[in-house]
Amino acid sequence: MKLESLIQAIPVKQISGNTNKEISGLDSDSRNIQQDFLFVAVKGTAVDGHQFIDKAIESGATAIVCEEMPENITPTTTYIQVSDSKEALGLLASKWYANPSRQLTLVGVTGTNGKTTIATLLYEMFRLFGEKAGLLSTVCNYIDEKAVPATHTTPDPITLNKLLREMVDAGCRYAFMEVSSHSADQKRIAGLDFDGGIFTNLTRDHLDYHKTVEAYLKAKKSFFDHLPKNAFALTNLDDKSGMVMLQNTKAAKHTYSLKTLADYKGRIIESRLDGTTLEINGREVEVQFVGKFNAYNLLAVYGATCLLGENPEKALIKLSMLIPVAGRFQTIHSPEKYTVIIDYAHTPDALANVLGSIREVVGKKGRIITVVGAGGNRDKGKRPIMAQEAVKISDRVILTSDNPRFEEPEDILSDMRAGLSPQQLRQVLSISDRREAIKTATQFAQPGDVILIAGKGHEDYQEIKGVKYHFNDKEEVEKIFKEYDQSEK
Ligand SMILES: CC(=O)N[C@H]1[C@@H](OP(=O)(O)OP(=O)(O)OC[C@H]2O[C@@H](n3ccc(=O)[nH]c3=O)[C@H](O)[C@@H]2O)O[C@H](CO)[C@@H](O)[C@@H]1O[C@H](C)C(=O)N[C@@H](C)C(=O)N[C@H](CCC(=O)O)C(=O)O
Ligand SMILES: Nc1ncnc2c1ncn2[C@@H]1O[C@H](COP(=O)(O)OP(=O)(O)OP(=O)(O)O)[C@@H](O)[C@H]1O
Ligand SMILES: N[C@H](CCC[C@H](N)C(=O)O)C(=O)O
Ligand SMILES: [Mg+2]
Repeated sequence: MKLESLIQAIPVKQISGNTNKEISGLDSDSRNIQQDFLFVAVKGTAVDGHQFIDKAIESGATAIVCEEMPENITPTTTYIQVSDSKEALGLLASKWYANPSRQLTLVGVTGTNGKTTIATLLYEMFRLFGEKAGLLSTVCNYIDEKAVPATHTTPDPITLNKLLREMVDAGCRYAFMEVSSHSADQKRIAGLDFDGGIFTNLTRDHLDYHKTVEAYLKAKKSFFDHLPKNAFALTNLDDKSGMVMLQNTKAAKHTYSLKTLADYKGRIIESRLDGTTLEINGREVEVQFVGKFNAYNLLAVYGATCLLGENPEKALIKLSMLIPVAGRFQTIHSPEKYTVIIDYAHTPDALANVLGSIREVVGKKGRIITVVGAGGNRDKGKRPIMAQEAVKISDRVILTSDNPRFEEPEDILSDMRAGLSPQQLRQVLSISDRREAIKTATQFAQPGDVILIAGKGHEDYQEIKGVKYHFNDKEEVEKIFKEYDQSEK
């Protein structure tokens, strides 16, 4: 593509050099630059990309987009100065891939918890309607049926637009994506043409990155602030940040709630370990999901499906056909008649919700044994609160390792234990080896009990000192059940 055509997508402050040249690709990482590439210098969280301008030119870059003009200018290179190169990167990536988001009905989901669940269920829902769709999520990306491994919840703008382009080329009409707070803050979504936005909830998370809850809220809100007039903005009326999100949006405002009058009003009629009977806008529906938080997720899915023009009656029928997403309240029944639930709850709020939902169903008939840890090199403040939430509702808690990353597992465990009183500590075991911790929980369990294994959900690795070792909670449980089966024979 011609450079002069490419940069029509961005607000330019100043240009030095010739724009009548052919560009063969673009990247914001100097290590990926090839001959005739455009390099976008971005100020990151660890380093300033402006440092790598010379390196990019050495690797073949013939054009540079930057916020500050370098002191030494190479005569054959074109420099384009902008006020915000993160935003420019998003806009350029969209233009490079011929604005695929404009050819798709694109819906973004943001909030602390529930993004993967809602985005995945919307993808499944529209496939049940016979549509071709794409999905960008924490667990996996999909181009129609083709799985593309995910590295981020929301990919960088180049990967993102490339995937959207592949969706268009594969004949997809719809795309559903998670919008993480990091991606909104880093403007990875700049330039995307959204047709709808969904807000789930806001509780503490990622404070290691955003520093304050206000900054975290602002990042999420910026997604709605940028939605166009013809899009819908669907929010959770029962979350205290629900209406704040929509304060400055131009999009059409819609609401869902389990508590008050809303466009999509739900009520839980009965909760069981194998599903829930729900009432939505006066109609009853059986769903294969457990817990109040999933009732919220399903209301959002139903609401968005209707807002995208599908028939409400048919949407309700399809809602009852949907099944849980990998590692999100996934239940496995043991040969010894207890239940194991694998869930990705890795925040205090998610843990409280999951445990609350389990207690609602189990009552006093069974005990709850919780296996949980907290990730290393991430928000430390959540550790003691997570331990507290686990102990509050469980009968027994086994604290264990999650992804320790570069921290010592024992240090993380002691941060968690610091949230507990001496009396609470009596119902808690600390077993840093996650495999051992899971095994111990199964040894405690009696018929009717529920074991919750929280924090890693679908993850198939444990990250220790920079190395990802294969590890999957569900596989570990299945191995134990198999051993039990064999010892019975
Ligand atoms: C903290 C964070 O979010 N970092 C993201 C960010 O990188 P950064 O700002 O740290 O980049 P940097 O290392 O400071 O470098 C600045 C610039 O210099 C460039 N550079 C750097 C080195 C070099 O030799 N040459 C060069 O050109 C880099 O390519 C970059 O453009 O921008 C990169 C490109 O988009 C992301 O890949 C990277 O994600 C890192 C790997 C990450 O782990 N992010 C996590 C925290 C994240 O984004 N998580 C959310 C989900 C959270 C959730 O809700 O659960 C997600 O959306 O996945
Ligand atoms: N609507 C909800 N409200 C509160 N908790 C929820 C909700 N939906 C899911 N959860 C809990 O949060 C966990 C993560 O759910 P999910 O993966 O859908 O969220 P996410 O927003 O994509 O998370 P991440 O930011 O880590 O990608 C689930 O395993 C469950 O415990
Ligand atoms: N996207 C989340 C995932 C955390 C999952 C947990 N298993 C951990 O490793 O901390 C984060 O980056 O905080
Ligand atoms: Mg997610």
